[in-house]
Amino acid sequence: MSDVPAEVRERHGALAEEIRGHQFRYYVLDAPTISDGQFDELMHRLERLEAEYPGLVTPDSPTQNVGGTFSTEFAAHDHLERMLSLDNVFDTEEMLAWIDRVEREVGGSTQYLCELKIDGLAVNLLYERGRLTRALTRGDGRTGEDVTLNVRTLEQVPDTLTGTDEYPVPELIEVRGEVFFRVEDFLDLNAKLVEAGKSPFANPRNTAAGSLRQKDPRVTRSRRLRMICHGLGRRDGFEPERQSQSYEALAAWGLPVSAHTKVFDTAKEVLAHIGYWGEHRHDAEHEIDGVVIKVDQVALQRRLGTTSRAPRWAVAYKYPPEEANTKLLDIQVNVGRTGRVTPFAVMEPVKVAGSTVAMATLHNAEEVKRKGVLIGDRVVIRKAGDVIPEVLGPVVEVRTGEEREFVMPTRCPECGTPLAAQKEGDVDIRCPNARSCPAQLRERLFHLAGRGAFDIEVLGYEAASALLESGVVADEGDIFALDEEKLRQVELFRTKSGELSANAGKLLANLETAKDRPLWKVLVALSIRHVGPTAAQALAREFGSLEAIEAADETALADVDGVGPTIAAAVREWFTVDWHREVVAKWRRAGVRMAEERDESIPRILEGLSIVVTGSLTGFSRDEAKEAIMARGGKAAGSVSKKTAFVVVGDAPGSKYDKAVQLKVPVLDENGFRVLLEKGPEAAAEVALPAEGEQTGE
Ligand SMILES: NC(=O)c1ccc[n+]([C@@H]2O[C@H](COP(=O)([O-])OP(=O)(O)OC[C@H]3O[C@@H](n4cnc5c(N)ncnc54)[C@H](O)[C@@H]3O)[C@@H](O)[C@H]2O)c1
Ligand SMILES: [Zn+2]
Repeated sequence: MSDVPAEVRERHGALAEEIRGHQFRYYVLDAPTISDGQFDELMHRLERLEAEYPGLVTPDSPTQNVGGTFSTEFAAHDHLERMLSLDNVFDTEEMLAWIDRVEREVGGSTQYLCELKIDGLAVNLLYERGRLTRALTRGDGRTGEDVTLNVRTLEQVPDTLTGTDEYPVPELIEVRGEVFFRVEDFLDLNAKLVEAGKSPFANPRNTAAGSLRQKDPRVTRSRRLRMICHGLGRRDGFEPERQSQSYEALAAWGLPVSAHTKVFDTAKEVLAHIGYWGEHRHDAEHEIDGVVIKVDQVALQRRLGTTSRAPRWAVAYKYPPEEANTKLLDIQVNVGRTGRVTPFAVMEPVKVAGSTVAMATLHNAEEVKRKGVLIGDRVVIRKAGDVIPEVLGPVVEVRTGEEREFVMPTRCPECGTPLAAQKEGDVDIRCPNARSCPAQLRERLFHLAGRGAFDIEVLGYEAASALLESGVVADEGDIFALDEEKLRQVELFRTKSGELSANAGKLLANLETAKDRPLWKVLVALSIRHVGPTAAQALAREFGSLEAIEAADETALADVDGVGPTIAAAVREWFTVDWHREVVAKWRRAGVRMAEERDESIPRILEGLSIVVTGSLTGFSRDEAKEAIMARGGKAAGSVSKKTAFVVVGDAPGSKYDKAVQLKVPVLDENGFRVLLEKGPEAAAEVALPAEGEQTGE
């Protein structure tokens, strides 16, 4: 002990104190000020120090104790059997080392029970003769806080256990589990708290702890707390051979257990399971921060025993944290392709889930309010897998009073036009200057150059901005009128010596090819609200030309399979705007093809007929059937009406078949459909199936 330098001893003491402070804020106040990742980092530093100077390891070091403590707000009670924490591993190597050690100690292989590690707070339920008599938080592992009244309000926790023949209710049992809050319930609750003028929580785990540890159980009752059991303490009158078996018993008694628990024989399977859940972290109803691996056989658990803070028969494989704390520097707004104005968070860059995050969308002004974040706050952000990062909530405890509320601008930051909601009651507000707002135009140009539209490689954000700034393009209508002379006026497309750059040539070549894209891509390029590739393809297939689409009325548009009333209304509305029609006219003049190529060799024997296909055919895919109809001048409609000429019925037809029978529309099977395609409607009428009503009418 004496060989620890005073300076190191002091550093160790300060670090341990800092850790205890964070533990107090986390376990007692339910209001941590740093992220779990940052806390774990402090803990690691302490462990490294103690590894270097074993003299620093004393029984009261945070490395030797179960993290929590208990507050005087609640009555204190001892657990009948200690509640422990878990040791952690962070990678495959450490995992395999743990398995090796276990197998060495038990002298052979064993079975591994793998469970999800639920990110909540631990509670201990005492059932005596089947009645819930006490519920405690983990506290320091020996003594917990009495939260019995609060736990009784949880819907999933039974007051009385039910027994079965196989699993009669034991004399006494301590059941351990995790209380948690689902993410969506957390977001809902925060919005309500903010609305009521109260402080929001920083993340779901704090919310669970804060909601359970309430002086007034009525508050707990109003919160959507959930629980999953994951262990036993003292038990009298129940001796499971395996931990997995004890979960069967818990379920039989009416307690909530996880649906994701699995037992494996080999390290390989355990690793595969860990890998699987690493990829599917968000498939469970709760947040998970890892997988817990336990030796399943209770006799072996006994043999392995425990340390002062954790069992030696279980370990937690921790995934990288998905939450981090950082400073919210500002909230700015972005103007999108359709003019929608979206506030977004600008943050001090922070590493989370493998990438650096500095921005996150806040969707709309309402959402900023619901989250209760102020500019200047420390905030908790979450980056779940491939999902875009999200601001969860503010760390209210560290506010200085310097923070300020975000005010949604009333004018477009790019063009100064007063912003407005499109319809009354819309939460989104928009810049109404659709035609020439630089932000919207830039986005539209970028969009029309995309793969799903004209596919103009050279036209990225940089080129779009350059074309707009130089004024050679006033709106997207001008894009196909670009030529060498115009591009020479754009700095980006000039070489240092004033020549046209290679990219300029490429852009012009790109534009030339783009004039010949299929009709649906032209439709996508127009940036009509709601018209994505699927709707565009349906419209193109049905109408064959932009002219026909423009001429079609709303009902005809809505009737197309894959279109519907919302898209139909958006298309009609789009064509009522003068400058929109002007864009189409300019493109047409520039030689953009705005019609499907037609196969003239097929006779148009179905001209004017509306035909509905329902169920699956063996010789045609759905699209092939539609194309065959349209190639002959017919209309492939989505719904059956009196105007429908034929309904073609394949396997497993839906309600459209019933409708046809009801409206007495002739029904064709697949053979009848072939007759229709080859010989026309008269021949088909002769092979139409007898309607059911007629058969029984005789
Ligand atoms: N941000 C902060 O200021 C701060 C402060 C203290 C602790 N913490 C965080 O708390 C954690 C460390 O604390 P800890 O000792 O409570 O525990 P832990 O999270 O490392 O693991 C032990 C706990 O896991 C829980 N658990 C969840 N699912 C389980 C399952 N299927 N089987 C068994 N147990 C399961 C149990 O309640 C158990 O007590 C770390 O993540 C740490 O970052 C953060
Ligand atoms: Zn604008």
